[in-house]
Amino acid sequence: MERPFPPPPFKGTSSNESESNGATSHDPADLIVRTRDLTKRYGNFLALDRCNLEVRAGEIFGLLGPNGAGKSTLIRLLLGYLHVTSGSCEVVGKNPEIDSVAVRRGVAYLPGDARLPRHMRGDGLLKFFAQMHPLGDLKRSLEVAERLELDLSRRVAFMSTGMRQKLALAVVFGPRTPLLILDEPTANLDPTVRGEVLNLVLTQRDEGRTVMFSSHVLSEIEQTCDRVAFLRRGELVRRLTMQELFQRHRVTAVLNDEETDGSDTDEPLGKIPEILADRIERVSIVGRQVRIDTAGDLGPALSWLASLPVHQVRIEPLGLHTVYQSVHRAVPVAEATGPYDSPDVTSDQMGEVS
Ligand SMILES: Nc1ncnc2c1ncn2[C@@H]1O[C@H](COP(=O)(O)OP(=O)(O)OP(=O)(O)O)[C@@H](O)[C@H]1O
Repeated sequence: MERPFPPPPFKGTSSNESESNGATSHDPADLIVRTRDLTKRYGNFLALDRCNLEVRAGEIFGLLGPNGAGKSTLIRLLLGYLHVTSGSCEVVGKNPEIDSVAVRRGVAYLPGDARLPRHMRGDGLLKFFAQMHPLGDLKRSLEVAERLELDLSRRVAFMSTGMRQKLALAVVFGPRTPLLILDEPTANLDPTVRGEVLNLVLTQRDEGRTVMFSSHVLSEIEQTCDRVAFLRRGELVRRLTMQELFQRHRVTAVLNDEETDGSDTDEPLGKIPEILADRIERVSIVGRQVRIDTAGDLGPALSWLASLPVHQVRIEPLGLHTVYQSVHRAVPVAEATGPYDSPDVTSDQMGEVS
């Protein structure tokens, strides 16, 4: 049974955030989540510090950050499970401090540590939750359980951790709420099921719903999200659209022997045409290898390379991993290293917002 629940318009002042760097500057009516200087202290401990965040209706929004960064705190504030220390937030058009029931009616929430009644069997539990939620839809929950290949005849107490996660997901994907907030939805799942859950997330967007989710698996965020925000020690330190991310590439070219003298240099901008200077963020030449980091259109860099005696070319996306590492360690992207090659671009070139 389908009962439409359109996202109510957000009634507030227009955003003063800039359009660039993943920040939004959309019609406030499009916003399904908005926080203004949202702050949470646990005693003297500052867990969330003046967080300004906007999530647009219909997007998949990723929340990233190392352990203890404040992701769950932010999510719990949005749902009214925690009291705000200062600042404010509005979710599906309601203030969770004032009307948390209305917020939870419009949001399907998967907690990071979903605890389910141990004595219940899977099928009974889905029925129970479908009856509890005003937008509950048992058929949808059963479909999700089937898709995730979950045996619903077992009691929760006898389910594995991954099976319980599947059951919690079947509960959450049931009601057709305008907003889904998922705290690490793929935790404890095997790779096949993870893929299935990501497909489910994408399907929600196709149905016009908004999904906000946290994850430590960067490839999942890359595959699904439209925008991401990075939290570090309670601070929202960066926002990025996936479009911005996917426009960043590293081009590595190996030149023919006779064109290089074997010396290493790191001052290539003088050697490349003026027109490329604003598109190429960094070039380094080591021996016969030229490495170029670009943002935006690859054409000019490739045209320039085509004028050189190139022997081999490799093009790779710079990827979320590099940005994440720079945020995590609070170092410029140039110094972030990891399993991928580290780029030489600086953090302000990657969309710093604060
Ligand atoms: N009830 C609490 N009382 C005191 N400190 C808390 C409480 N809940 C969370 N914290 C602290 O607040 C900080 C943020 O915690 P939070 O759970 O929001 O982080 P997180 O980003 O969700 O982490 P993880 O990725 O590990 O789930 C942590 O330092 C945590 O220890």
